[in-house]
Parts: sequence; C-alpha cells; structure tokens
Amino acid sequence: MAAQAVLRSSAPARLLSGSFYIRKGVLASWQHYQSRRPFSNEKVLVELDESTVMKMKNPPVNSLSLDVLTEFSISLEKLEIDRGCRGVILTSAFPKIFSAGLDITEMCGKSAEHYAAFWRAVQEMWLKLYGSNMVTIAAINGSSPAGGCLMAMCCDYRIMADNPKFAIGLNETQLGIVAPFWFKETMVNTVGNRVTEQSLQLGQMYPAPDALKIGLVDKLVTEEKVQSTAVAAMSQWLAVPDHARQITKSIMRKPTIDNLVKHREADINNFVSFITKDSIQKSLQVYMDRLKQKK
Ligand SMILES: CC/C=C\CCC/C=C/C(=O)SCCNC(=O)CCNC(=O)[C@H](O)C(C)(C)COP(=O)(O)OP(=O)(O)OC[C@H]1O[C@@H](n2cnc3c(N)ncnc32)[C@H](O)[C@@H]1OP(=O)(O)O
Repeated sequence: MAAQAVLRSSAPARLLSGSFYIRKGVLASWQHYQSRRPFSNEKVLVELDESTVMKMKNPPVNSLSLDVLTEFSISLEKLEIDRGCRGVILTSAFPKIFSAGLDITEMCGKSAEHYAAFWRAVQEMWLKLYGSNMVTIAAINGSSPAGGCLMAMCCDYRIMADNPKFAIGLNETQLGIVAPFWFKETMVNTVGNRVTEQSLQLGQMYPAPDALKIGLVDKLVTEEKVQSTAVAAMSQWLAVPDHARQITKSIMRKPTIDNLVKHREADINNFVSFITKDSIQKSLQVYMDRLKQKK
C-alpha cells in the first residue's frame, strides 16, 4: 500500500528588501526560495505553504510499514537539511486515526533478515524525529497506539483532538510484546517514571481527556481546530532563537539518543530473537485475528 507523506515547506520567516529572506538565520535569495518547488515521488509529495506539514497517508490506518518508515526518514532528513524549514507539523491525512503504530504484518511470518531491516528502520525513524533540530509538533487527529504514540512523543509539543473515542498510549503488552528501552525512555521523558511504569505494564491506552491529565498530550482542541492550533503553536515555538532552543533540546534528549546509538546492534539482535519466538508469533497472530474479527 502506498504511503504518502505530504510536506509543506515554510514560507520565508521574514522578507528583507523584497529579495532576501531569513532561513535559519542565513540570508538567502528570494530567487532561491522561488526555485523550491513541490516535489514528489511515488510516496512523498512536498508542497510549499505557510507551514511545513508532514502528513502520513498509508490507508486505512497509517500503520508504519518498512516502506512508510523509510520514506518518513528520508523526507524528514530532506527537511532537516533544508535551511528554509525550521519546524514541522506531523499529522495524518485521515480523520479519526493518527497512526495504528508499527505494521504488525511486518513482524509476522517473515525472515530474520526482514525483521532486522524493519527494526533498523524503526530505530532510524526514532533517531531522526527525536533528534530533530527542527521544532516538531504533533497534530494528533485520531487514535494513536504504540508506534503512533512513540512518534507523537518524539515531537516537542502535542495537540490532540478532544474526543474520548480517540486513545493514545504504548499498548505493546496487550499484544504480548514488550516496548523496548528507548520507547520506555521516551515515555519517561514525557510523563515521568511512575506513570510510565504503570502504563507500560498495563499496556494502557488513554482516551484524549485522560492523556491530557497525565501530560501525554499538551492540549486538546476540537477535531477541526487541531491543525490550525498546531500552526499557531508553531509560530510561538519559532519565535525562540533557533540556536538556544536547539542546544536546550539536545541537552534534554542527547543522553536518551546516545543510549540507543550505543546499543543499536544489540537492540536489533534482541528484537529479532524475541520476535522469531513461536510463542510471540502466535500472540501477534491471535491479536491480528481479533482485530479482523471485531468487525
Ligand atoms: C523486544 C521488542 C519487541 C517488540 C517491540 C515491538 C513494538 C511494537 C510497537 C507497535 O506499534 S505494535 C502495533 C500496535 N498497534 C495496535 O495495537 C493497533 C491495532 N489497531 C487498532 O487498534 C485499530 O485498528 C485502530 C488503529 C484503532 C483503528 O480502528 P478502526 O476500527 O478504524 O480500523 P480497523 O481496526 O478495522 O483496522 C482496519 C484494518 O487495518 C488493520 N490494522 C490495524 N492496525 C494495524 C497494524 N498496527 N498493523 C497492521 N494492520 C493493522 C486491521 O487489521 C484492518 O485490516 P482489514 O481491513 O484487512 O481487516
């Protein structure tokens, strides 16, 4: 299934003399800005607009397949090196669902080599998003279990649609699997140790109002206002000088990132040996069957 990320690149923050604008503090020609055109390949479309918006578009539920993860990382990297882009809003192209998390079919009935490549892509997505120099804002317009919650937690600020039917959380134990240490650390850094300990063991999904109460999301607004609120929040975050904000972000996140970088290969080996166990394959299969039967 084709995943498509729709990216909108920031217009220049400030125009100078009609022919220059500031991009990350560097003067660049207006002609250069104009030469930046929407780009697309099979799965990525970039449009220029007032804000940079990255939309996950992998029907029906934005599950994070190997293709989606790879494309996501490439797209984010492109924005990271684009000096005209200082912030990204991450959202879903579909109403009612932000992301269903990792694509379970990528973790069932495949080879060890496939699992290793998949897990490396999950790590890469996390390293790029959690370590981004840009301001990242999650516009959570629907449910967001497991890997979807991880992506939202990687962002600097989270706005969620105010609907108790939409839930967010790391529910891995409900599938009979375990959130790895760096998922856990991302959650600890977001909501603290005690809440994380309880949430992870129970595999708890929090309806939007409860997610706000525990600080898993920062703001609730009506579904229609999720994106416009994200745009407004982005202006506020971009008003802070980049260098000061970026260094502060790095001070906060570097120890967590370094921990995965240091143990990256061991983490892949651990994932492969865990996921290839017969008992784990069976649990995942039962979970998938239940998902399909609930209709
Ligand atoms: C040592 C470390 C080891 C392991 C670490 C692994 C870490 C794992 C992290 C993860 O992210 S695991 C994935 C967890 N995700 C979930 O539990 C979400 C499951 N899905 C849902 O709860 C719901 O689908 C929903 C997201 C709330 C959407 O509900 P809705 O009613 O709108 O859709 P429906 O359930 O009918 O689903 C449509 C369609 O999509 C398939 N589907 C759903 N989620 C996934 C998924 N994560 N991966 C693959 N496929 C998924 C579902 O089966 C349906 O398929 P069908 O149309 O063919 O029946």
